[in-house]
Amino acid sequence: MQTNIDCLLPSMPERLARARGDLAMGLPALLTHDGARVLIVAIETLTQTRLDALRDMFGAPELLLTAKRGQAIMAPATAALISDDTVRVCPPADATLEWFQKQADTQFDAARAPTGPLHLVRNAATALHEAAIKLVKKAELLPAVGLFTLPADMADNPLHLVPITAQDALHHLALAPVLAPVAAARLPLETHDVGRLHVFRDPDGMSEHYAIEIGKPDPDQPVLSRLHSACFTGDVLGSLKCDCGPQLDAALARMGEEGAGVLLYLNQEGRGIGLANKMRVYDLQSKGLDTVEANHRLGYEDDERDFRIAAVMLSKLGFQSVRLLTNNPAKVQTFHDNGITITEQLPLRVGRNIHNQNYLSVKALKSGHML
Ligand SMILES: Nc1nc2c(ncn2[C@@H]2O[C@H](COP(=O)(O)OP(=O)(O)OP(=O)(O)O)[C@@H](O)[C@H]2O)c(=O)[nH]1
Ligand SMILES: [Zn+2]
Repeated sequence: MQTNIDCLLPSMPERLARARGDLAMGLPALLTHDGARVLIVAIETLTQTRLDALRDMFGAPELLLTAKRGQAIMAPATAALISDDTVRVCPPADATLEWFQKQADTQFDAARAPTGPLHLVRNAATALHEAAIKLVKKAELLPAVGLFTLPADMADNPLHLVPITAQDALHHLALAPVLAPVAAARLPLETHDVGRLHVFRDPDGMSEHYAIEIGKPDPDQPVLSRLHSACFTGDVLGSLKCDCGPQLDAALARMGEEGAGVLLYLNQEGRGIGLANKMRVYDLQSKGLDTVEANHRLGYEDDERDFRIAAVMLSKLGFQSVRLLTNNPAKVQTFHDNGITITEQLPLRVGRNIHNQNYLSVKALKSGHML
């Protein structure tokens, strides 16, 4: 019997998913670019023992940060030298794990002692550095990477890792999300007793997103729709720091009143940075930064979500046209760019209170939300 071993080897999306899992566990991933091979580790999950072992085997690492994080922690003269999205820092020869953590983790910012200027690697960042940072961001870790270059004469692949070509990684990470329907069942809700919850899963096994049909919406008519991003604090706990809970309730209530609708629930907690990072930026906000500044201080963009996920789920359910409940112009634009017609944008202004009024004003001012 002839077996085709190729189909058992991981595809590029599967390699990327494995690498994200390994980085989250504190293990290295192997990237290649233009003949160079590097091992990358996430600073958040690195241990001193592994740092020492990696340094013994491969020499001193570079520290990669995003430009946003670099701008936040460097002296103005050094920060002015940043021209790429990714900053390459040359750590002191005896840098401990704590030194790396202090550059990466905002919890040390308040107590940051002036450590003198950081030494930047002047060579421009390449696809290798960009892919490394994108992978730790995808894993919702602190966006900081330790990078060890494998000597050119080193025997092949000492850690037996499946290599990932940086250009391929960047290409695949930018592709439209792939989602497959997994299961669906009737779900009567308080707002309407005819409901159906559909679970979609990325074939790389890393994420699931949900669509909730209310009533029996007609796919030939524009469907009342809400694209909602997960907010554990607002949706579940009733947090007053944002407007998510009241928006979710109001959207479902309106769909119930009209007798039909589709709620798209995207597991992109904290505008795509994950709950742990959201708590990091909440901590920064309690010290005076606004919601956008806090994301930047951590090293993330203000919004890391991919709204194409919602367009994919809608299309798979057979809907091409929506009346969208949102104040966010980026959601409207993404639907428009991905083949979903918006016949109406319906503002969803609920849940303003003394704790979130600043947050809502900043979203209007800096992210273009309708007030
Ligand atoms: N990073 C970060 N995320 C936050 C903060 N406050 C709330 N969030 C997240 O922001 C997202 C809000 O999602 P939505 O309600 O879908 O979106 P929106 O962009 O405000 O748009 P509309 O509500 O449709 O107008 C959720 O993922 C929350 O977890 C914050 O201060 N920082
Ligand atoms: Zn929220």
